[in-house]
Amino acid sequence: MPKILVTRRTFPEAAEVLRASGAEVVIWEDADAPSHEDLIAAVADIDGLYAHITNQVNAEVMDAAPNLKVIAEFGVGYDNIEIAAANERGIAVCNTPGILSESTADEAFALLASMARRTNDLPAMVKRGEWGDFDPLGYLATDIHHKTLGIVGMGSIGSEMAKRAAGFNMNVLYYNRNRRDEEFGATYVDSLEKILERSDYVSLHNPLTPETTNMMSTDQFKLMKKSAILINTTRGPVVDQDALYEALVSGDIAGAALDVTVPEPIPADHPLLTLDNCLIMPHVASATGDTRMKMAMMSVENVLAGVAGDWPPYCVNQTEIAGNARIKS
Ligand SMILES: NC(=O)C1=CN([C@@H]2O[C@H](COP(=O)(O)OP(=O)(O)OC[C@H]3O[C@@H](n4cnc5c(N)ncnc54)[C@H](O)[C@@H]3O)[C@@H](O)[C@H]2O)C=CC1
Ligand SMILES: O=C(O)C(=O)CO
Repeated sequence: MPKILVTRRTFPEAAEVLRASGAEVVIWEDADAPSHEDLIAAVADIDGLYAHITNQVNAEVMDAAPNLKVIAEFGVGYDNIEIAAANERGIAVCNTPGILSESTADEAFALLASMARRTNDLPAMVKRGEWGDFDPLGYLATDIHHKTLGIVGMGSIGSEMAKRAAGFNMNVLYYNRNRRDEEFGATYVDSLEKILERSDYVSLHNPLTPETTNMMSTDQFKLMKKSAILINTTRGPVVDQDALYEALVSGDIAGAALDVTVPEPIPADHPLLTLDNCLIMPHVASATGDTRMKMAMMSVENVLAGVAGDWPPYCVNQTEIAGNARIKS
């Protein structure tokens, strides 16, 4: 009987499908995610790992799990998994692409709109009882329509962001690692520098990789318009947060809205939290009930296929491990 570890609580429907498969299923029900040491201790005899962003699934974890055949990440980003180590060991790594793109783009666009139209700071002013008489020059916001949105990373979520921007009559530019053939209603720009210089809003949708770590730092903020707003719903380390703080305080850029930070959760005394022009959400871009349920079911599908010896439907390293996959041995 294969054994599966699920490292956070999940939907009852997902747990039921896992248990109905006949596998032994262990679900980490504690309020807090397992520490790295807890994870290493818990994987000793598992065949399948249903993992979350809070787990650093590195070579050490994999070596503690000699039977491990498949890692199913609950999410599309899998930067928390040491993919080279999984490839070396023939462990299949899977994710949940596509199904969360619309919810994530909805949140990214909501962040853009909130910063533009000041639903991030003005309601607090009203609650403090500081709403003064009508003032033609007071509480001015920034338009969304006919402004330029720069999308960095034109993949599944970036393309959903482009659709939302089109509905708001925005001009859309995109920069991607490689130019895309598809028609996104967006104009390709061939460098990060150029898209930063031209955009009123910059929204990041590229994955976190060694190349994109601190991709947005002092030099990049200085290229942006002083009126520009940054939206980050990808991963915290893509933005150099100290440089962002300086850029927001010095006025190099006008504002930032972040769904992701370093670390997560961000400490309550972090300097970014003192700024009115910075809006921070607790990594919830995919967090609608419907989407999270679909992600759970996709993770279940992936882990069950792997422990049964089949290729998981959303395997990201099938080509790399074709010759040494543990699910086939
Ligand atoms: N905040 C949240 O709750 C969520 C965050 N995410 C993040 O969003 C990321 C993107 O997700 P998807 O759109 O589904 O991925 P995707 O793989 O469909 O798209 C990523 C795009 O970025 C491009 N890219 C890669 N490296 C680049 C670089 N150095 N410069 C410019 N472009 C580059 C790729 O060519 C690709 O077109 C995930 O990796 C994850 O980190 C995803 C879902 C929810
Ligand atoms: O899918 C991801 O990459 C997330 O961050 C959570 O949905």
